[in-house]
Amino acid sequence: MNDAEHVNGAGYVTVRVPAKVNVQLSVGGLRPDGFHGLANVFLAVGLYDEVTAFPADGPQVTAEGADAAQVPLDESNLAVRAARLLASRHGLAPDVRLHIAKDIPVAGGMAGGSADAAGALVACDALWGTATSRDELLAMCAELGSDVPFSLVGGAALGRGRGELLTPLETGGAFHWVFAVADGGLSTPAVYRECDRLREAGGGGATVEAVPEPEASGALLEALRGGDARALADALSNDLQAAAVSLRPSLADTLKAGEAAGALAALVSGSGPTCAFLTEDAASAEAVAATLRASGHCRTARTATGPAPGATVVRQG
Ligand SMILES: C[C@](O)(CO)[C@H](O)COP(=O)(O)OP(=O)(O)OC[C@H]1O[C@@H](n2ccc(N)nc2=O)[C@H](O)[C@@H]1O
Ligand SMILES: Nc1ncnc2c1ncn2[C@@H]1O[C@H](COP(=O)(O)OP(=O)(O)OP(=O)(O)O)[C@@H](O)[C@H]1O
Repeated sequence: MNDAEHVNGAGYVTVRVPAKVNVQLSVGGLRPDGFHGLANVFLAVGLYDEVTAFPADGPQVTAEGADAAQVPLDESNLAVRAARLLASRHGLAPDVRLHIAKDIPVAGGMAGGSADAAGALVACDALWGTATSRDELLAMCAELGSDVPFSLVGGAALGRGRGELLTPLETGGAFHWVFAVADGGLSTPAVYRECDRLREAGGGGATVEAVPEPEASGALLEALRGGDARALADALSNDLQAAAVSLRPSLADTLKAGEAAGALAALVSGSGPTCAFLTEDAASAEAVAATLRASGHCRTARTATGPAPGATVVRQG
């Protein structure tokens, strides 16, 4: 890093980035590029990772938090890949140490790695004083992964294409959630493959390439707009749920346990194995979480509300 960059940039920058739950995840056909077309309705929820960028010879990465041991600290870390991508776009060396305070379950279907990638882009952009436009940041996010653009913008959004083409959605209030965190993760590509396998096995000769183009549900968008938890509960759907349960059959019991504990509805979060429970209000969320923790059906249960803001600088100095 040269002196001019030190003058323009900051000493350190911390960015807070939310997890997500997919309130609708409709999976279309397998595309020639290996991705599936989606109608993916994202809701950001208030479980956060914090990514801090410090000036250093780099890139380097460190992690803290209960799940830190599962975070890769090499070039495969999505935050490192994000820092390298931003640096190369601006012709800079990727001189940064990234510290990830991890609170989003790893490989849990809540876009934790994607959150760290979006956080690293925003933190490095501020640290290096590179003033990248929002559109350029979004394009870099899409290069890094299908969920990364949503981690940048937060709130609620419909993701088309492979999930990276976002349209922001209006929400009429806060929704109260419980997340049952499982022991061990599930691999996202393996869950998509299982979804295709189940479709080919049960589809009467249908091929996974010929699945109709998925559409966002009008009832679901209306429930989000109205802030109506009961209507949202009736409209929740996840086409990857059967595949996640097929790979991890115990999830069926976790989903039932949360419903029996008083949740309005239960579904697998994205590719799982985290299970998400929508509740009527904050008190009901705490009660469902306590019952789930005591049930032995999950490693822990967390409460959070959504929508939550996207990647945001929370400290710098
Ligand atoms: C399950 C979700 O989390 C729902 O939001 C996302 O679709 C996954 O997004 P992600 O983790 O950012 O996934 P990526 O890193 O883009 O892709 C990982 C792998 O998941 C599969 N994949 C992902 C997105 C998509 N629309 N179709 C896919 O089939 C592909 O095998 C791909 O190689
Ligand atoms: N910064 C990171 N944090 C966590 N995992 C990371 C990170 N960078 C790379 N990975 C790798 O990505 C894998 C998936 O982790 P991640 O927590 O993003 O899963 P996920 O929440 O299921 O993702 P999604 O919901 O976007 O499909 C991990 O097993 C890990 O090997």
